[in-house]
Parts: sequence; structure tokens; C-alpha cells
Amino acid sequence: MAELQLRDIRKSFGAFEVIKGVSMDIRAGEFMVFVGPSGCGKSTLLRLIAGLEEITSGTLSFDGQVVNHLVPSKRGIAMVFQSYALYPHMTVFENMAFGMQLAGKGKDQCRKRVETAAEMLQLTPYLERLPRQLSGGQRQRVAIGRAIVRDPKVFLFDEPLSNLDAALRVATRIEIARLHRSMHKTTMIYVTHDQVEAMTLADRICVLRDGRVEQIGTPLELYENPNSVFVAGFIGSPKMNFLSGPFASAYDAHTIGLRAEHLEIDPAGGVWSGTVVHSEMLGSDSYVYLDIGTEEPVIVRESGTSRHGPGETVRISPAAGQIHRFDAAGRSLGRMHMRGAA
Ligand SMILES: Nc1ncnc2c1ncn2[C@@H]1O[C@H](COP(=O)(O)OP(=O)(O)OP(=O)(O)O)[C@@H](O)[C@H]1O
Repeated sequence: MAELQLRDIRKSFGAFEVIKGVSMDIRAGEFMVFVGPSGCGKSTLLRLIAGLEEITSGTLSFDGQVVNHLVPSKRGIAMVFQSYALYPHMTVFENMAFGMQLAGKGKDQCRKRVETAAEMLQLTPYLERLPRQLSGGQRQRVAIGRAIVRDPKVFLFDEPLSNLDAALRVATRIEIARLHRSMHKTTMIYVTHDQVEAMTLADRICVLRDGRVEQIGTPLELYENPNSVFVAGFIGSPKMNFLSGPFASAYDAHTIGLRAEHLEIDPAGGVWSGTVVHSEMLGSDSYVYLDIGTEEPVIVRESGTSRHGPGETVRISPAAGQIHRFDAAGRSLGRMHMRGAA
């Protein structure tokens, strides 16, 4: 069990500063997810925590002990990467046991730990197979199993699902969530650029932007109260609709943001009018894309099958209390708690 403290962590590669003063506390047993666009420094921050890169300045502590200069093997961490990096000529069992054998653990202890990890990851039937005889998802589970047997205090994941196809991603994501529940003393830090993974796995999400923390909070806090256009646009699928110009000035804002589920097709009234340009049926819901005179079409969620086809003119209303307001710098001005007209 480890609690992490990051204080004004900075990292430069030559003259190029990549991490620009990151401070946060990660609680013991917490599942923390780092998200952000490509190049914002997620992997670098994870590698600094792992000890695979040297911290330029700032302090990193595990349970109150500064670990800046501890080598990775002394930090009690285990890391799972995007590429599973299994030894191709070793069986699943051997791949999982190898690190422990190197560390001089006894044969019985190795077997017991591998069997327990295999059980947790539903790999027991595959222990004698070679990696090439496994699916991508099974290989990634072996890589996770190899990390589990080390009994780490902190588990680090760097985009572990990005090589898997859509169905396997979902299955392995569920597996990781289950794993965290069953290893409730293990702190987990997980890097992804996939906001669905972040929302479904995290106790808290840290949104990084250009080497700095933009916002940290529970998935719901970030979804309901994003502190900037950046976070609002990053968290949630489909992306939040942003309207500016007269749409926003009617609400004393530079930009307003509305989620698809907070817009309603309202034939009886409606605040704005638009033309349907496209609609997507997802089975339980539909997304209707409307041209209301903004740069990008506005997406409105309708439950069930959409009753509105391309070319049709409809009127829409925002849900009361769900209009996110932002200033010219993209900072949140809070939500509007009453329905207005533009
Ligand atoms: N060893 C290195 N030497 C020089 N620059 C580096 C090095 N490692 C990373 N960088 C740079 O640091 C920046 C952040 O990289 P990092 O891999 O941490 O981003 P990321 O948010 O994980 O991106 P992605 O989602 O694309 O993996 C990038 O501009 C990258 O080019």
C-alpha cells in the first residue's frame, strides 16, 4: 500500500521542458488515471514515478519517503506497457515466474503466486502455452499477471489496451477494474488517451495539458463541473457542444457548452431552431446532428429511434441548469441554473 506525493515535479529533455510543475497527492489504494492529448506528458509523468526517467526538479515521495533517486527495482512498483513484451520462447507460466526466479524466490512460492495471479486473470488453462498461441487480450493479461506476482505497492499502466480491438478492450478494461477491487491495497496509476477508459476505471482522473495539471477530480466531478473548455471537451462522449457569439452572450458568457443529453427537441417551443444534417441510431439512443448556424453541427441525444430525418427543421431547448458557461480564456464561469432565450 503506498500513498504518493508529487510536489512541483518538473522534467526537461535538454532545453525542452515537458513536465512543468506537477503537484498532487495520490491516495493509498486509489485508481488514478492520467488523461490528456497526445504529447501532453502523460507517459513521461508515469515514467518519472516508475524511476525510468530522472526527475529534473521537485520531489516525489512514496509513503512520506522521498524516492527521487531510488532505482525502479527499489520502489515497489510494477509497470504494464502497451506492448506486452513477453518472452516468445517461454510459456505463460515461465513468463510470469521469470522475474521472481531472478529475484531468487523459491520454487514453491513462485508456483503459488503464478497460480493465484492466473486464477485472478482467468489464465489457468493457458499456463503451458507459448505467447504466440494466445490472443492479444490473453497476452496482455499475462503481462498484467507478471506484474501482479511481484506484489507491487504501486501498479503503473501505460496505455495497456491500445493494441487490442474494440471488444477485447472492453473485456480487458472490466478485468482491470475487477483486479483493482480484488487488490484493494494496491495503488494504481493508469495512462490513457481514451476518456471512456478514464471514466470507467478511475477513482479520480487527472487531466493533463501541456505538462501541467488542468483538473483533478472524480469522473463525475469532471463531467458535471469541468473547470475549463479543455476539460469539458475532453471528458464525455460525444464531445460537448460549444456555442459562442450571440448564443453565449445571451447567457453572459464567451462560450457555452451543452452535452448532447442536455439538449431536447422541443416542438412546442424551443430556444434555437436548426436543420437536421445527419442522424445516428445506436439502438437504445440516437444522435441527431443539427445545423443551428454554428461552425460545427450541434449533437442532440434522443432516446430510442430518431423521429427526425435530414432536411427537417426542428427546435431545441437546453435543459435547465445544464448550460456550462466559459469566459474568453476558456475558464468556467459555472453553470446557468435557469432556462433563458437567445
Ligand atoms: N526521451 C525523450 N527525449 C526527448 N523528448 C521526449 C522524450 N520522451 C518524451 N519526449 C517528449 O515529451 C513530450 C511528452 O511525451 P509523452 O510521451 O510523455 O506524451 P504523452 O502524453 O504520453 O503522449 P502520447 O499520448 O502520444 O503517448 C513529447 O513532446 C515528446 O516528444
